Amino acid sequence: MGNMPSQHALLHPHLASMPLSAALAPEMRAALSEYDPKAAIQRLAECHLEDVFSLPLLCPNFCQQLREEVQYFRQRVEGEGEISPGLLLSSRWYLYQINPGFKVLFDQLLQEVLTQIDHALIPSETHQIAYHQAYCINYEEDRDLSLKAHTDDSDLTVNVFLGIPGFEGAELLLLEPTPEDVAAGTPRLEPGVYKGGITEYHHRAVGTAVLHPGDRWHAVQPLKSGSRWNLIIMAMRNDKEWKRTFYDETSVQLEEKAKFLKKG
Ligand SMILES: O=C(O)CCC(=O)C(=O)O
Ligand SMILES: [Fe+2]
Repeated sequence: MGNMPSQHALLHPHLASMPLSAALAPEMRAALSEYDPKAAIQRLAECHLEDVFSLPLLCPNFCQQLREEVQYFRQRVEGEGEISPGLLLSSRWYLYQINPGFKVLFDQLLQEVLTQIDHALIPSETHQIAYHQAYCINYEEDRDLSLKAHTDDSDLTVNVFLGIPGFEGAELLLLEPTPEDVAAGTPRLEPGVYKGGITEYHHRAVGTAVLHPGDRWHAVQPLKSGSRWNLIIMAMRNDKEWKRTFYDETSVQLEEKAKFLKKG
């Protein structure tokens, strides 16, 4: 939120200013430098459902430092008794409150990399991804352990595993509810109640991203042990019909959105 301090000691002060190519997974860097990056991205991607893919996106070293930066921030704000607005929903930590420099790096990621991935994997989509928000989400003992079925306030969600390998449970469930399952709103996943499809995705390789449309129903199973951290990038398409607003948007971000709308 606007009243959160943005200037404070950082654990990895140079992380946000590293060149984008150094933050990318080596496999993604190689794919982008091929003669036909689109074909290379398609080869790299694994398809889980018709509109859900995974592929190596960020390098493990960058992911580890990003996670450490957020853990460091969490320790500080919790020590001071500040509560993130995201805690109302779950343990979410908005990256640009921690270091505005991440906005520059992730804008570049969106423009130079995610746009190409989007074109390669979702070729039927004509509206460019143009604008985003990013946070880290954590599941840990004595904190949030799961996430009930929901859709995201995004057009395209990019969900990157930041660690820590070895956790158990907290599988991402990609859902294909029947019309009956959603007749009363949020699908209930209890056996015997839910009739639709469930595809289980296990976050295993640090830096690997799952991409899904925001309106794909999904949920997270209860964590059994360990700690799981993910980076969530919620991207919007420039289709002049912005769905809902991200709830921690600042006036600066809203002005930026207005600029895109005028351009488009
Ligand atoms: O933790 C995950 O894998 C999914 C998180 C999620 O769905 C969300 O933050 O909206
Ligand atoms: Fe989600």
